Amino acid sequence: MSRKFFVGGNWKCNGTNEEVKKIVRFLNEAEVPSEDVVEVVVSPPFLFLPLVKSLLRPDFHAAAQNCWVKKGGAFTGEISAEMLVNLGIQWVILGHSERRQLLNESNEFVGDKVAYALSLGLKVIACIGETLEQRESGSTIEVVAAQTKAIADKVSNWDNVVLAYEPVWAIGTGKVATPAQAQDVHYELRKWIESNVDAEVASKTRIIYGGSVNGANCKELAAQPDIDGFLVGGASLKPEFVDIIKSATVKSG
Ligand SMILES: O=C(CO)COP(=O)(O)O
Repeated sequence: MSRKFFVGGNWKCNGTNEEVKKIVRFLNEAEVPSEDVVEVVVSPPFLFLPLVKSLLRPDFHAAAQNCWVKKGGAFTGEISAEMLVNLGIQWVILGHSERRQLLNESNEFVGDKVAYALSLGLKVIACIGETLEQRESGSTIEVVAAQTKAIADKVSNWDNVVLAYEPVWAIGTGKVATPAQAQDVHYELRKWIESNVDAEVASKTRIIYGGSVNGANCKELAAQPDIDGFLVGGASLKPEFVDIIKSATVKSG
């Protein structure tokens, strides 16, 4: 079962109007493998979504970085999944570790968000990953399995889910997981999905890696059999993001 390579750019809480236009410009000018080979999704802050969507080349897509857990209404400061659908935004990142850690989003809350967004037809990049302390205590697989279970408990159709494994200790630290470390966790996650969801979902679901991915380390990571792409933070704001997109050819030959 071949899984289409996926490269997401998570711009996090960065950018001005001018900077956003500059990023879109280099993306639009980039020569990259076709949509049949790689799916590219960039995720600006909410405020810039309409601008990015209107300027971005048609073969790349825009994602929100979050959305509310259920139907919109009296939830000050939130953005609903309905609004994303209304604006034609097809993708949303949910459960990013920065939100889990800084805003106390629990596994269950993330599972509810994923299920609600999917129910409206959105595609979801669902993030999971262990802290350094959890890795050092040997509980990495247990932690990511529990995070995945909270999603699996609420979701029956995985077609529109991309699972992003992002070890917290590798995010924004410049300390990338080694290809073997990342491959090990991706392999275990696929095995978990096979045992707890089903074999077809396990073989079809893309599991992407995030955490200090850059133009220099992407190829070696992309060569791992269970790494189906990347979720890129810092480097997605820079022209080297294009090199990361091109690493899709490591898989397609
Ligand atoms: O959190 C990330 C993507 O969602 C990764 O961030 P960095 O690539 O900056 O480490």
